[in-house]
Amino acid sequence: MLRFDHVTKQFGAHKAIDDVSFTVEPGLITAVIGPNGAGKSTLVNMAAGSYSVTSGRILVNEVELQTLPKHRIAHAGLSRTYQNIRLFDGMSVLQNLEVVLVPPRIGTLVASTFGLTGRRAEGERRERCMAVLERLGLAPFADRLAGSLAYGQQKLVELARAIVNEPRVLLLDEPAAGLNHGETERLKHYILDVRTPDMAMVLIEHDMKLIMSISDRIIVMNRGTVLAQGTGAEIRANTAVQEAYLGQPGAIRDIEAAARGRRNRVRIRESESLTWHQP
Ligand SMILES: Nc1ncnc2c1ncn2[C@@H]1O[C@H](COP(=O)(O)OP(=O)(O)OP(=O)(O)O)[C@@H](O)[C@H]1O
Repeated sequence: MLRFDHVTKQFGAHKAIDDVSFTVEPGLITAVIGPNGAGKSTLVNMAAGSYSVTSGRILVNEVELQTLPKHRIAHAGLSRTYQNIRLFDGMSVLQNLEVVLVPPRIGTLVASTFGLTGRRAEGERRERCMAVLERLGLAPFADRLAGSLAYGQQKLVELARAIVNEPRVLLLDEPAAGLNHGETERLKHYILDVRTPDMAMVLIEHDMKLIMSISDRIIVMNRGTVLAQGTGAEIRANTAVQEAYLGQPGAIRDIEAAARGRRNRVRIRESESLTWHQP
């Protein structure tokens, strides 16, 4: 479970996150949505240790993340992907997973004590990474340089790398950004496939169709605060959210209606990029 407890983040005089509290439950996909600059990535960056927390606490199963050095956060069970792909382009796809694999602590101790490091440990690591690649349909690309893959495949490698340590909390920062329809559908399939009852998943996205089709809960951020939270149906019915989206009640319903109607394809594109109304 991931918990934000009265979290505030200040950049100089600017309060990017203002006293935000919410909980992300295991087994669920929780989407965090909101206009550009609402503070979504800042939440992820604080949880992952990339940004300090000005005040408040971020906890994974009651372990306070901000008390840990950044490299220990993966050990605490949190893993993330980035808005902009951050693979090691010059390494193979397999190596991209191997370098982030956290060794089991007891296993490592026993292995080093009895001199079992080396080929066996390496073989086990490789097997574990290959199993993840197979699960995401990436096994045929294992030996290819990550930088040589198509953009959509690289996004999937990011997902593979994020789950290789079997995290308790998985933060996906705009995984569908830049993907075409077919790639987004494939991503959706894999996101649903990799979730487990023990994993709390946070999905930051602008693609409303994807959000509404896979999220169990939605948290709507606006100007550094939580504007609303609930199920998709609750969020759709929330007047404050409707007013924030495109500045008129019924806007989300309109987006969905547009998504269903072929004749409105141009409008779908505009709507799905989420033009937010800022009063
Ligand atoms: N490193 C930083 N230094 C200064 N201000 C920052 C920094 N990172 C984010 N901000 C500010 O914090 C606010 C929230 O930004 P954030 O990137 O979290 O928004 P977002 O909701 O993720 O937006 P987007 O959808 O565009 O990614 C913005 O006003 C942004 O300018």
